[in-house]
Amino acid sequence: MEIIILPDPNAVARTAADIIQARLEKGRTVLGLATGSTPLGTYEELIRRHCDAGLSFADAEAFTLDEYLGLPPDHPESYRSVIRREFTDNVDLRDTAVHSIDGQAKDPEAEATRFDTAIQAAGGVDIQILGIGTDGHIGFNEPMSSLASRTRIKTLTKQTRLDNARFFPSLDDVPYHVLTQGLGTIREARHLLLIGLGQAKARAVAAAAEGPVTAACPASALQLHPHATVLIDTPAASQLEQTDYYRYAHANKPAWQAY
Ligand SMILES: N[C@@H]1[C@@H](O)[C@H](O)[C@@H](COP(=O)(O)O)O[C@@H]1O
Repeated sequence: MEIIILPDPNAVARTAADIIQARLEKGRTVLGLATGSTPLGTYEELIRRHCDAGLSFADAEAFTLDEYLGLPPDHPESYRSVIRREFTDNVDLRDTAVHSIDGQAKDPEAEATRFDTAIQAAGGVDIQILGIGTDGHIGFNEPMSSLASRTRIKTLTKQTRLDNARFFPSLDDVPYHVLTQGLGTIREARHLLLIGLGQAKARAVAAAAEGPVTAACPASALQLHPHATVLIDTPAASQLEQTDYYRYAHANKPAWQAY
């Protein structure tokens, strides 16, 4: 796991965009896209590079991480809508190449299996962007999610419903259930790029990076991945113990070594 501490969210967004741009420039790329406020700066930076510098997503495909169960696909807070509004509609990524989970599928379990199969049929995810919940969740894999889990139905914790209530008219409108890529599914992506911003994420970031590998902190599953990059700002790094080493390793990163 490479942990990169940057001074502010803009620097994090630029570095994340550099990593994604470098992958896009290699050819066909399958992106894994997270929702939430954390990746928005990265998406804005990618949109800017598309508009100002011609960065193209024409050869890319994308898979979202998760979806609220029961929300109609065109609901403004469905992750299908959010990812299109915040990112993919603003670049040259074909709409048919943006794959979302159907939160209103008649058979949600079959929908979960369909989604895992579609990821595999696309050749797997090249770069999976991840945020992190205050309880250490990634996607909607709440604490005690199996580290081997596949895409499936989960029940949100009270804390996650409270955290996400800001996107809905009231807490009562936040669904209790979701469909989320599992930790096993996420770990099949070839490169995991976890972004953490702000003091509120410091405890979860420290548990994920320096705590034990445990279902109690789903993001600690990144420790099992051969290619995981953690991009954080200074407040999100404030509870890490090994910051001197992370800064030193980053400052002395060999020029030939890609992210
Ligand atoms: N399912 C999403 C996660 O993918 C996201 O990482 C998390 C953190 O959100 P934010 O980035 O807004 O803090 O929120 C939601 O629960």
